[in-house]
Amino acid sequence: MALLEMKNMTMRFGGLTAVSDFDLTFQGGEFMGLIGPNGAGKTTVFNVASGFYKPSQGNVVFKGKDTRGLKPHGVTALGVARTFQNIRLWHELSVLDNIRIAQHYRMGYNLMDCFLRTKRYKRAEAKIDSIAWQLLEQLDLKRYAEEKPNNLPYGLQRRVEIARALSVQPDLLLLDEPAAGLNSADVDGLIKLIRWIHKEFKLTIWMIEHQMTVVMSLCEYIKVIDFGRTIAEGTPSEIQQNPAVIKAYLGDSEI
Ligand SMILES: Nc1ncnc2c1ncn2[C@@H]1O[C@H](COP(=O)(O)OP(=O)(O)OP(=O)(O)O)[C@@H](O)[C@H]1O
Repeated sequence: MALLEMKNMTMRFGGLTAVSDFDLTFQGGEFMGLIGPNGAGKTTVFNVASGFYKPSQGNVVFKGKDTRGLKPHGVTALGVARTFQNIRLWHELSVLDNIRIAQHYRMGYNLMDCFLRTKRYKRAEAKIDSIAWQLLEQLDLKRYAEEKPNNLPYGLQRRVEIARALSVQPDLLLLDEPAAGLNSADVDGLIKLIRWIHKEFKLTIWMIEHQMTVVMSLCEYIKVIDFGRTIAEGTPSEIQQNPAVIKAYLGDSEI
């Protein structure tokens, strides 16, 4: 069974077709890139894959389950986690609590358990704590556990966001422009971190990214969309030489 299958996925917003007939299959373990010029429909594809949007047409099946009727937390519970183009952390909470709170969907206790501090509550909380601390350790964030994300440099905030996504122990991690806003030293660190995560957590990673050094050094396979349509797919070197891709990025005059 495929991990994720999108077939003929189309997403319209009123009269605007943001994505047309998008197809994709993950068997598991891949590192795939999704690129294209601004407004091509990349984030829309991620929003459909993660349950933020219900597609206007087509199928989206994750681990054999149709996810089209699910809310984002339902899709997360199945094993899809994501980060956002503009970092979305809870800035009034500590780094540790940002990572703890992301796991709430699987706490498995109710308000009464919480009120009475039942065994079930204590067991679930201990597990959440242990996952959060382990990730802080693995992603070298332990010393910032009690900090508010706002007080951290942007590169570390990205790292916290990735730790939070990993805390739900996903099978598929969607990274939406992880290098956006980072300086070149941070970008080098990010490339190493993401490569390590892919190997260590044995995840399938799907990444949108505008910085070609990041895309070309991490992705095994790349899909390119323009005006919502898939215009090319292939390995990084195939994509770099593809005339349709060059045209989409540079326009006719530059070829
Ligand atoms: N919720 C929405 N309502 C209306 N239009 C939308 C919505 N979300 C996206 N769009 C439109 O769909 C198109 C694709 O947008 P999308 O954000 O998916 O592109 P993108 O490839 O991720 O762009 P970028 O690289 O600039 O982030 C754009 O024309 C955008 O304005």
